Amino acid sequence: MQGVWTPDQIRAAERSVFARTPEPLVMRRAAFAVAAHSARLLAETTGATAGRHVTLLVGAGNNGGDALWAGAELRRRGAGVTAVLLAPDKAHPAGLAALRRAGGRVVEASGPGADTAGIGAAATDAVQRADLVIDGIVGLSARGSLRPVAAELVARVEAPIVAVDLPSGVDPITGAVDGPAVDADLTVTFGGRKPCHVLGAGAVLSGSVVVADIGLGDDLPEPDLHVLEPSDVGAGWPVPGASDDKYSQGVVGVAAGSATYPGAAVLAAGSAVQATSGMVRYAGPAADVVRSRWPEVVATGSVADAGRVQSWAVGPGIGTGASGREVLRHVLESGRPVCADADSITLFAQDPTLWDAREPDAAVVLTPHAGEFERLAGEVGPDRVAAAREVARRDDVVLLLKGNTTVIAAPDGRVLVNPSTHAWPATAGSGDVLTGLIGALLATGMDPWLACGFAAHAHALAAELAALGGAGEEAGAPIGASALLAALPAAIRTLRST
Ligand SMILES: NC(=O)C1=CN([C@@H]2O[C@H](COP(=O)(O)OP(=O)(O)OC[C@H]3O[C@@H](n4cnc5c(N)ncnc54)[C@H](O)[C@@H]3O)[C@@H](O)[C@H]2O)[C@@H](O)CC1
Ligand SMILES: Nc1ncnc2c1ncn2[C@@H]1O[C@H](COP(=O)(O)OP(=O)(O)O)[C@@H](O)[C@H]1O
Ligand SMILES: [K+]
Repeated sequence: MQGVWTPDQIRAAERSVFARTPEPLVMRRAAFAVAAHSARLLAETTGATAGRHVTLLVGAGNNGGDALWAGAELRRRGAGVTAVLLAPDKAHPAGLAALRRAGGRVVEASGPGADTAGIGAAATDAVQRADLVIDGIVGLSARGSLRPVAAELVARVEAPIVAVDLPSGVDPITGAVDGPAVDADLTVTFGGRKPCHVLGAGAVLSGSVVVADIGLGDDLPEPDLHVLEPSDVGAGWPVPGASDDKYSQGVVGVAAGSATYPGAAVLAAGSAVQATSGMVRYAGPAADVVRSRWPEVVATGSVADAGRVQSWAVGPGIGTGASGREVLRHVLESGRPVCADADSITLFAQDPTLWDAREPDAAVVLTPHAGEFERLAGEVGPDRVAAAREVARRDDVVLLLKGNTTVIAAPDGRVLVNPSTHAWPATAGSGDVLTGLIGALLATGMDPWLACGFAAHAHALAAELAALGGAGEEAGAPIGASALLAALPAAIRTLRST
């Protein structure tokens, strides 16, 4: 599992480091990493570092200082380096001096010969001639999007961009963007990932992220967020052992679908069938359809006569009327862990007294999309982590907030983030597949928070594999939820092989 630390946590750790190691030395360590990764990228894209041209976009703070020191190092490696200063009076003095000593050129963003956008001729030339651009405009202390001159310069860049710490213009805490921002090929960050590298637009605009060691090590506290690695999911995915039978691995009950929406039942039950090897029971009006599509499912007409289960997946297609409410009440009273999705969420929003049916010790997972979340607790807003955390605490649930980045908050404040590099799961019925997956993992006794993380991971990978139509393809084609469902075994195999 990878950790993600907030800017405040990183700053506090930095302060402890500065007590042992002088600040300028820490900054030079950071800058050296930026230079090394920039040199590697230059060599990959142009075949060399020496003789190539690197342009630094330098803002007012230490982020600009990192860029200037990195420029000095690249100069020593034979690159031509020009710094474009966005705030000439505030550029980091030691960094600036170092770049000048190394033979770097320094120009002002709004220097002589400024065009109608306010950009000087030398700055325009430096940006357009660059083989590589280093974004040192703003870092951890960033507020808001790029200001007009910086935005205009960035818009003129055609070369690959290496962001120092984070792509400028992205909110460090939420990853949100509300105006122009840098779209980096590579981000070199220090000490640990920050939320903007895994959340929202920031996850995409960061490009690939490398974490450089600047000696924060033991000074970092428990991470604020966690990201599962494919190998974590693969190693922990429940598979049968020699002494297992169909009951020992957990039986999941699926209460989904209706005469009007039998598809939700087929998708949720099918996903539970493929997620784990134990047993799936289905209870509801779509029993015949489920049985004919998944003969291994033990199907009955109602939750009351479903038989014993170790968890319930409830909600998709059950409706928001009296019968849906009774189904939800029944599974809550069972004392088993419950994954409540879709109509269940609307039912909770309509009738909070449903919570009274819950056994206090049984975990409840809620899996809203933004619209369902709004019914529960108002608009999600730009800080999706804070929103998910608040409802998880308030309702004592594991809250999985769907979207391109899935955020999973536990009642104790732990948060898992599942950033996505694609949007193939955005198709009708794909949420029903996720519900079945979570339900099946809950039945094995897995920690509900982790179960959600595993399910979200496998779900996104299955969608990607389905869209790509097999290994080695680069361009995908749109898929439906049935194709996502069919790709689940391949996704689990892929994860278990990593
Ligand atoms: N503290 C340290 O010694 C270390 C810090 N490091 C670097 O220092 C950075 C943080 O430095 P600072 O705290 O000086 O802050 P920044 O470099 O992030 O920037 C602060 C300055 O930018 C201005 N600013 C904020 N938002 C802006 C926007 N949208 N457009 C234009 N200007 C904006 C602020 O008014 C302020 O003047 C980190 O991101 C990292 O790159 C690294 O060198 C590692 C060690
Ligand atoms: N833009 C997106 N990128 C990646 N995943 C997405 C995107 N939009 C939705 N998803 C995922 O697709 C699934 C959709 O679920 P849901 O909204 O419940 O759909 P439905 O009710 O039609 O099944 C969720 O797992 C969600 O996280
Ligand atoms: K930056």
